[in-house]
Amino acid sequence: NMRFVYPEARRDETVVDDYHGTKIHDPYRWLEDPDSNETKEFIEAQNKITRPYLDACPVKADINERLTELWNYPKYSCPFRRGDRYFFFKNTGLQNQNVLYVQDNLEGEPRVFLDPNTLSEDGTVALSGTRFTEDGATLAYGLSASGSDWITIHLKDVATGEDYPEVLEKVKFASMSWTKDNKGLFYSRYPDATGKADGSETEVNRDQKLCFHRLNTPQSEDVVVVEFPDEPLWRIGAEVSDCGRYLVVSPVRDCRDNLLFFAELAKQPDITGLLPLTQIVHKFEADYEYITNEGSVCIFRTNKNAPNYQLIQIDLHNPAEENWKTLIPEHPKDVLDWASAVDNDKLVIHYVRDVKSVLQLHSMKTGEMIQTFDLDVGSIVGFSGKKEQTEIFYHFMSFLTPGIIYHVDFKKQPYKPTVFREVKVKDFDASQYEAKQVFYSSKDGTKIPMFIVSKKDLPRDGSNPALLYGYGGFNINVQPSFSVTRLVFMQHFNGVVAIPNIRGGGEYGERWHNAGRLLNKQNVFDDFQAAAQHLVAERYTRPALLTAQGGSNGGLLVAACANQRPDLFGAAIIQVGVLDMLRFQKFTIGHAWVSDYGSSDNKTQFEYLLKYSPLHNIQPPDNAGRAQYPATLVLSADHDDRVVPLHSLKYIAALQHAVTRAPQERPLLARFDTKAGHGGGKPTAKLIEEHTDILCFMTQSLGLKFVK
Ligand SMILES: O=C(NCC(=O)N1CCC[C@H]1C(=O)O)OCc1ccccc1
Repeated sequence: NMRFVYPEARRDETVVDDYHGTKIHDPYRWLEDPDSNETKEFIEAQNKITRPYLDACPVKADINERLTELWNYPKYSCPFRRGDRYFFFKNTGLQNQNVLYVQDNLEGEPRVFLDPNTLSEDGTVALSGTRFTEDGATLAYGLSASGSDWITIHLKDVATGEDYPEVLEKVKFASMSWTKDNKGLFYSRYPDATGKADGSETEVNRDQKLCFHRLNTPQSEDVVVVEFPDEPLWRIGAEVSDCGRYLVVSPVRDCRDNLLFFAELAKQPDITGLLPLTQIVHKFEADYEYITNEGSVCIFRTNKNAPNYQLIQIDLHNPAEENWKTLIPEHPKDVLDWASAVDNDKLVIHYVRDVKSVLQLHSMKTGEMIQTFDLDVGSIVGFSGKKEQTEIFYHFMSFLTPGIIYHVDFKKQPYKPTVFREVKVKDFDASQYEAKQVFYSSKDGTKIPMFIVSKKDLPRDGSNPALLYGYGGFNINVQPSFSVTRLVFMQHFNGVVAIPNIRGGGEYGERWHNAGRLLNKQNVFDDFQAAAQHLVAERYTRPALLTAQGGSNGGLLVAACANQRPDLFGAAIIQVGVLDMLRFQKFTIGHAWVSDYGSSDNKTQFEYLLKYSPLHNIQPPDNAGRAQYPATLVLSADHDDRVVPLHSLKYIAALQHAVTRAPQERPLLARFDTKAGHGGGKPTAKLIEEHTDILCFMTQSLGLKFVK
């Protein structure tokens, strides 16, 4: 007997695609049109059954109150020096958007410099990207509305706070970089669109160009300086070198590997057209990231011949690969995650060692390590410093540490970090909790690290609810971080939070990423399922109390695992998931994801994708032993132009259809937000609403008890 009467979604059986000879039906193709009345009615019908279910949660007010109380702590970024001023971001606690402050020195009285909260009533306009000129006199800043990837670039006179008249439009995935004379800005933009381009459209992003903007002129006078007209899907990254003489251009076609070109700006006093480029990397086979340069010798971070990444030197006057030199060779185990020049002749290097942060100081000249900056177990989540500056700040966080900002002044020997700012969360006593790292075996025997965080001394009798969070792709590292929502789950539900560092991520370098992508993608799902089995075997929890949670590529992970092993999970939270693996490349920036997923345009990859695509592998529970689905909550929003909401719409329609007349007791619901997107820039009010709903869904569907 079904407790839910799900909305009937029309099935158009006439839509059949032929993939290399295989016919695939796509009955909910009509849900790919975000503007049709039928789609809007479908969304309304879904929210109409989801909202009452969530609001019926008897402890919704308690959850919302506790989330709000715990969330309400001051959050700061590292201070960063631009020109002769310091800037930092601060949120007093519940402000929808962080505020940019300025001060004349570190002890000076901070003043509000840019408050995005004044730009919209509901906090849905967010700051997205800031770049100060070398002299700190001008700020280029991006604004994004309703969570879209589209930004408009604005230019502000720092001394007066006044904006220049021009606004740069049609910008997305833009690198912004000023010339050292503080007069010109390189930025990447897309051509003027025919239809709407507010983030609710699904059109493919193509034909990005690198443009040059002269301050205080209209955008119409901007000049295209780099384009690859034969490669419409490439995105063009660009960075003016620290010395100002070079523009380093790095085109990328998907989500890994880039080419390298450079232009000599000194020879282009007046930029009026395409820049003459010298190509130094000719093949897409590795990542190359500009760090700094000394004269014509540039330092790059690369995984070329170094899956754990290394620093190399390329002399732009002699750029052939046989002349490249290794400055810091790859470490056999630790991943070189980022590097930053400081104090003219030093490099700060961040390593990831068994998913934990290591911070070191190296000589820029020899690469030799000078010293380590001691850290607790946790993550560096922020950093500020520049080559010509003599100080750095870095921001440390962990599961039980909300935030500590350290300062190192290189004018004093020995170089010793001091605590610049430590953040406390009201009535949060870290000593009541424990965070540990375990290693468990996946299906193929691979050892997978997993963080497990909970109250101390919880019974190990399978009686605790658990939250299993994963991502598993795109070379992304899931390092420890502080989360109020997880704290509420641990404190008031005796919840166990488990975060496995499954393959596809970058925690162990490119090998780990490669082991979880393309035709190895099933390893990611196996790792996640093995994590669930480990939690059950070690009696942290039991399947009926286990929630799987993931977003975007992590939403794919959860949906694929719910299809493959519905018996392992009591609930599944699928946020802005990639769920139609045969069509993802057809919308906005989806084509960039082929480096992890492959594409249904390729026969071998199509056959592999078809095996795990969430939309194409839904099987109803039956009375012959196939378990019912976990209670499922799918979440998306109308301005998600990273992972367009059609993935979630088609998936929930197919899932609800599949269980008609099947023994599915647990709810299969969807929550579609408005004036919201993929997640970036989401206002605090919407975040707290969403997290309240997620915890309510878990409480309702798993029958959890809220303990005060
Ligand atoms: O598409 C991605 N990244 C991958 C991404 O967002 N993915 C990959 C899969 C779904 C989704 C996610 O997991 O968030 O980034 C586009 C981009 C942003 C900035 C600069 C250049 C290009």
